[in-house]
Amino acid sequence: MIALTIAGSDSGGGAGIQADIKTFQELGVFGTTAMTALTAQNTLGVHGIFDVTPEFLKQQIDAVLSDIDVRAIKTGMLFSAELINVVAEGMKMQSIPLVVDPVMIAKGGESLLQEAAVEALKTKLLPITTICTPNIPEAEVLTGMTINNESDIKQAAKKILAMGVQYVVMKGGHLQGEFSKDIVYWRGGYFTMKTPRVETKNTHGTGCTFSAAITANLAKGLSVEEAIIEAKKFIQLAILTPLSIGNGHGPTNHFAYKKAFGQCEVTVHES
Ligand SMILES: Nc1ncnc2c1ncn2[C@@H]1O[C@H](COP(=O)(O)OP(=O)(O)O)[C@@H](O)[C@H]1O
Ligand SMILES: Cc1ncc(COP(=O)(O)O)c(N)n1
Repeated sequence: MIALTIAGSDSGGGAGIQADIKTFQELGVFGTTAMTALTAQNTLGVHGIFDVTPEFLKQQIDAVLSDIDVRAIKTGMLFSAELINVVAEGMKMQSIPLVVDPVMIAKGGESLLQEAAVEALKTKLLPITTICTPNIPEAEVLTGMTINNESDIKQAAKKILAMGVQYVVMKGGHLQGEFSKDIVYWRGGYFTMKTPRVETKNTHGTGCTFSAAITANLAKGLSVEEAIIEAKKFIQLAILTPLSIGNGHGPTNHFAYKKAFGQCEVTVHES
């Protein structure tokens, strides 16, 4: 079972490629990587970005896919339109399930995607995406809408599906309320997943970890629905038992899922 992550490096270890590989490993999946950018980053913020050339990103993707039997792919920080074009071209050549976490802004507020790259994301990558996992601010940028309530979330999801995505997971981490609720839409319906919201400042890399868990579960052969629900358990347990690292938004705990296996309930409502 092998997965590929195409994303940026987080020197602080809580998000990006590092979060992805830790998550793959915990779920028993062998991780391969294609790095889009290095970030000088810690729990307090992003201090610098050094992106790779489009040619070198292509070389990494080609090297992995020409030799290794990858069963699922995810993208994280893609940074520029040029890098997105390379990823989209590379993905067109194969039919491996693709999870796109449309990373735009780090928790500290720094931009991880150039403004000019949003159009490439929408027109080149989303049409070939199996599962897209926007948080609310990302869904607002993708759709040009303001999202305030569940009816807005549904409308935004429809717009994102119309861009060619097969499933969209609208993540509710940025909303308020007793539960952290994510809603999964596809053309035929939707289901909601609820877990108790955890009061914590340690949410660095939650989106990366969640989408990496979905990808690992797909690589293991789970159905799309099972892959997403199991990933919700993984991220809930990781948020519930944070690691005390750094002085800012600390990382989640990737070790928690295996230790507490079977101890997390996700309430699922099908529609
Ligand atoms: N405080 C929290 N308590 C429980 N779950 C959370 C919390 N914050 C985020 N999540 C969950 O973590 C996952 C990632 O969501 P989110 O934090 O919105 O993504 P991002 O890192 O892209 O901003 C989602 O499943 C969301 O519901
Ligand atoms: C390299 C990299 N990729 C992604 C994120 C987003 O993670 P978060 O939204 O939790 O800050 C990040 N901070 N750094």
